[in-house]
Amino acid sequence: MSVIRFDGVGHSFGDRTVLRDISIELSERRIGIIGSNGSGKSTLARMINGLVKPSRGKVYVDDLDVAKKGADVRRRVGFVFTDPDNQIVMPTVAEDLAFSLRRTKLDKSEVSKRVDETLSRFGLENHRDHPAHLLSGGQKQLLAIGAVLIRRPEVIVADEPTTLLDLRNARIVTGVLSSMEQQVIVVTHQLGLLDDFDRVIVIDDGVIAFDGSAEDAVPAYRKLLA
Ligand SMILES: Nc1ncnc2c1ncn2[C@@H]1O[C@H](COP(=O)(O)OP(=O)(O)OP(=O)(O)O)[C@@H](O)[C@H]1O
Repeated sequence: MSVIRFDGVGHSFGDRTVLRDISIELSERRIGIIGSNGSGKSTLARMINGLVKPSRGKVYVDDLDVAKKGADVRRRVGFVFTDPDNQIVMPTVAEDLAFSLRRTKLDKSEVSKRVDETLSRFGLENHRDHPAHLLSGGQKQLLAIGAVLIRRPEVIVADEPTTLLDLRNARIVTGVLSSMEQQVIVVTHQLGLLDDFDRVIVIDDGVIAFDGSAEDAVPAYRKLLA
């Protein structure tokens, strides 16, 4: 597993401080980040691959300083957004998956092999030439996850990946996330998703309010809200 390290990280948007002095090391396989709206979860998650640069402190992925080695870090860390429409860029499903590999030096046959594997893994084989924007919400999210996984990153960071999905599709996406070999860090409001997670962090008003097992995290979070 990769080691992700936050070292005295703080962040402000203008004069609003959203994260304060976060120092943690993340090396477990399944890590959940929960907390109230606006507590700073997405900001923290986005720092892992440099989408947000901390105002204070440093973030490292396997000792790579994210601020300095952004491209190397992004090869290791794939990011799944809440809204798959933000991630789907090509007209058809297969083209969108292949587009993810445009910056790799893989030859055409390897690209097409990986596209086929990904289509079959996510049950999208029959949608290969289907317009991507016409997929269902769940299929779009699976495509967006597929477009990240096809690059074979070591770590997947997913920011509320099931929020826009109905229960059935949310279950499918949850199943995919929990069956992945890679290290997965998920920001979520769906506490049921965390059942078999190794570690859960509760963020409250920009600080870590709890850090421990999934079993203990949910009561700690509920207590915070009481
Ligand atoms: N680009 C930005 N510019 C200004 N303020 C921002 C920006 N992004 C986030 N914020 C503010 O930072 C705070 C933390 O936001 P963040 O998205 O990290 O919270 P969150 O815990 O993920 O919330 P939610 O559960 O609602 O998604 C919020 O008050 C938000 O309005």
